[in-house]
Amino acid sequence: RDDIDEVAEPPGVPSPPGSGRETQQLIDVNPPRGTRDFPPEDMRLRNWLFQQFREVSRILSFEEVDFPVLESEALFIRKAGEEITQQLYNFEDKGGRRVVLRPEITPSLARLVIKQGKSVSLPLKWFTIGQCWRYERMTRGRRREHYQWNMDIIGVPRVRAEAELVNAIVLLFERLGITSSDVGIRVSSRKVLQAVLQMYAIPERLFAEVCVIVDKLGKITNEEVEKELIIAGVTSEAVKGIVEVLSLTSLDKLEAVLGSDVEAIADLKKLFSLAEHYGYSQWITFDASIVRGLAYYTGIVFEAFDREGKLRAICGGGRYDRLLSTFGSDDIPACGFGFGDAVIVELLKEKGLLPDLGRQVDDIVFPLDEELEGQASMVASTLRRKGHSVDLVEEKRLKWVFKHAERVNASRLILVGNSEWQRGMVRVKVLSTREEYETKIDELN
Ligand SMILES: CC(=O)Nc1cnc2ccccc2c1
Repeated sequence: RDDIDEVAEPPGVPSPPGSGRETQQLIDVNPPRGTRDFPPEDMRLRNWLFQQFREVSRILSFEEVDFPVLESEALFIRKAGEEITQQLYNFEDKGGRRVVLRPEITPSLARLVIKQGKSVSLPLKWFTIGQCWRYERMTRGRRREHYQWNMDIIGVPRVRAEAELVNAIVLLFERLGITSSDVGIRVSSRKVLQAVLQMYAIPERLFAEVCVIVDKLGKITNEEVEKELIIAGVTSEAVKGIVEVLSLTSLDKLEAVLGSDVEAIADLKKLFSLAEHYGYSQWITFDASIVRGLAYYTGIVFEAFDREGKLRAICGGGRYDRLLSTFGSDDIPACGFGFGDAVIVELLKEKGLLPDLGRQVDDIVFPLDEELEGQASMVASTLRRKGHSVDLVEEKRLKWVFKHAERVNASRLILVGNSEWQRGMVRVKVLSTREEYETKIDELN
């Protein structure tokens, strides 16, 4: 079996309870394959990154939404051969329902838009940060979960929506200290491929499947892509036409091949002109080979990449004007992107841009004698009611407490001692200035 997951080791045979010989074998302390724990240091980095996502969402005036990680499997059954639908983390629940751990966010968002239907006025600008799952054969050792920041604009048919989304992505990079010489955003439109398929009279119904195959360009060999296209029913002359057009990186050359009345060209020209006004032209570049790997995109698509070419796409998205109608709703134009939590961290590491996030505690309260534990509790509680983060420490030597104070970046050390207490006082050490003084408890703030 190529999935070592399925053949787990038999657990150690525990001694019978009450035998006094219980020698519980240590449980496996690792999280399930392909998943991660977030100990404090990693959690601080994750919270910092997600706070940046939230800040940019606020600045673009998007509203936060959320959905269950568990979804009906039906939401993700698509026939275009996408990797994401072939790796569904799916199962049958105890009620016999076919469910999945969601592999992406967009279908849930579409479902909620339809559910809210008439009760929300368009346009909607929604964002969420959510965990997504895939069931990968572990032979590839890739992760089975990641967190994605999603931004979607619902109900805006014009290219303004894509321009707003690119603005969000550029703002995020700028906030992290990443420049347009580190990262670029490749932009194209699936209407290019649509036009080429029409030129060769390839049936519309093959469009999504062809996009998913063409997205593999650069990941598998051209021969392999061409073979998959032929198998999908694309004629060999159409394959040649596709490969030729998708290698174009100038809008003018594209116009020369497709003619000037193609929607794709008008859309892209509009986007590049808006980019000038947003001031982010230097971030975006036309690249006809960009199609993205999700079946439901219908128009402009984009993905951010590191210009050194070391990493996978940092984020990606596009227009998906037909997704809601495939769920039986009226057609509602939509576009959005997903921004994963993994590649961006690799990029920040590469660029030396990871923030140094230490702990931060306001006050350490330490009773110098153990019979002062009650008094120390009162001091800590008083300070906490004032909103101070207080670390109440006891049973330690003073030397350890000083080192601990440094480790947690405490601002002050509050020592509760007998003699001071007799006079209703505590001793305060300000760690930054080494200043030391006594103060009345109720004057502590
Ligand atoms: C680099 C990485 O962790 N990628 C990743 C990890 N887990 C996923 C889970 C679902 C869909 C896409 C996923 C993508």
